[in-house]
Order: sequence, then C-alpha cells, then structure tokens
Amino acid sequence: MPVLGPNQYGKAENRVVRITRDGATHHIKDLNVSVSLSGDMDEVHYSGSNANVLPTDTTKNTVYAFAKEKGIESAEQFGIHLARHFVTSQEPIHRARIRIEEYAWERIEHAGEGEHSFVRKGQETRLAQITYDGSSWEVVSGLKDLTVMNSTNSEFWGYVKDKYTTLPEAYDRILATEVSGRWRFNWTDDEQAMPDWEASYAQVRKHMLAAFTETYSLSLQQTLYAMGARIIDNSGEIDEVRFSLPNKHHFLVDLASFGLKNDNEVYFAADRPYGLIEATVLRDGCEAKIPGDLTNL
Ligand SMILES: O=c1[nH]c(=O)c2[nH]c(=O)[nH]c2[nH]1
Repeated sequence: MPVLGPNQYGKAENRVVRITRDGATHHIKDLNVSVSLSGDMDEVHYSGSNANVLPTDTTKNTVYAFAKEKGIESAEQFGIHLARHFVTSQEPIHRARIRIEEYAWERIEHAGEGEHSFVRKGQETRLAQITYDGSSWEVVSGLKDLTVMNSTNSEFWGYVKDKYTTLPEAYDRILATEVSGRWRFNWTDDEQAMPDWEASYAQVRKHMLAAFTETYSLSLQQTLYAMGARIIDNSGEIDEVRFSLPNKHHFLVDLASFGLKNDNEVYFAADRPYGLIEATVLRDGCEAKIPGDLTNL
C-alpha cells in the first residue's frame, strides 16, 4: 500500500483588516494570513475520518476572532498567538506554520480632517512566517517588491569572457533591483526575551537601504553581501539573511542614428530576461535554514 508522506492543511490568504480607534485617530493593520497545520492526520487521508481535523473554516474564524481579541501589534506577534493556539489547544496538531503578508498604509495628513484617511504605501510588502512545534519557535521575517535604484556608483567589468560574451564592460551603470529578502531570528524559546518585532523591522529596512546606497558596487553580488552583512552586524537578534535580487537591467540606447550622443542619459529598462542574484549571509558559526528558493517561504 502506498504510504502518505509529509502533509499539511489550513486556510490560505485570510485577508484581515484591523482598525484600532484611538478617539478620532485610527490605526490600520492590513494582513494576508495563511495557516498551515500538521500532526496526526494519517486517518483523514487513508480512511476519510475527520476525527482529528479542525476545519480550515475554523482556522479562518480564529484569525478574525484573534484580530479582535488579541489585536494586531505586529505581524510576528499575531502569528505567534495563532501558532501557539493551534498547537496547544488541539492535541492532534503538532506543528503550526503561519505566513503573513502585511500591506502598509500611510496616513493622509490633511489639516482640519480627522485622522482616518490612508493611502496604501506603494512600496514593499512585509512578510512574516512563524513556525511552532510545541517547544521551539522559528520566526522568519522579510519583505518583497521593494524596488531600489542607484543611478551611479555601479560598475561591472573584469568578468570571464568566452566566445559568446558580448556584454561591454561598464564603468558607470545603473544598478536597480526589486529586493526580496528574508531574515531569521535567533529567538526560539518562549522564555527568552522576545525581540521588538516592529523596531527590528524598521532597523533591518534602514540598514539594508543604507548598505544599498553606500556601497560603491562592482557587482550586484557585492551589494547583496554588503546589505546582508550590515543587517547581521547591526541586529543581534538575527542570525541569517537571504536575498533574491533580480538585476533590473538598464541598457543605454544607441541614439547615433538620430545624430544624438547618449552621454549616460537615455536607457532602455528591460523587464526580462534579468540576472538573478541570490545568496544567504550568516552570522559566523550559524547554520543556513532559510530555503534557497524564497518563493517557498
Ligand atoms: O552585477 C552583476 N553581476 C553579474 O553576475 C552580472 N552578469 C551580467 O551579465 N551583468 C551582471 N551584473
């Protein structure tokens, strides 16, 4: 008889918006929460017995009930509440993985109006994944879709050339990428002091962008390492950072046929193909645990 392999189930992409009303000033948390549970689930697969199955519909309801009962202090804290609840309240469930995307809203500052109008921030989506097995926690935070560009201080030359190489060496090019990053916290135990998730995210973002702007880049690989190293050096709560950085190529347009000189001013922004530079940066002595393919996280 074929044997059941690893399995998990839950409700994916529960969109929850929590408004906290502080008088006329309102605060918004806008999350997309995916619940994935695993444990003693052999019977439902083999015989169809649902005796151990907490319905995915209930996991959805729990997300909304917790948004009311516990509030949403941070994506990470909300995920911790949910993961702990599923593992500790349901005997057959041994492991819970909560994945969260957070969409940021910015207040529209407008004199005379109440503080209740927001514009969706067109920048990154914040990410969090919380995994709990009843004794140990793994929190991986991150972001995606953060597009950044340096219009100078980037070169690319001295690379291997074979008979198929046509790329001209660049001594002053545009460096642009859409950052997808994940970072793993070394907090694993309830008893240890929990990081301040909101403050940590702000610090990581700040250092990542500072390294992007301040690194005089000889390759996107070098910039990636600088971004990761700067996070590890400044955030003691983080042991591992992984980046997936598409090199959003900007090619100088040949304007000679129009009798015009292109003095590093006019570019064709190609959307594909793109170079894809991916690497993990680790605190010395720590192990790489974030999956190589970030789409799997
Ligand atoms: O920063 C870069 N790294 C590469 O590995 C590479 N390869 C390439 O064609 N252009 C670039 N740019």
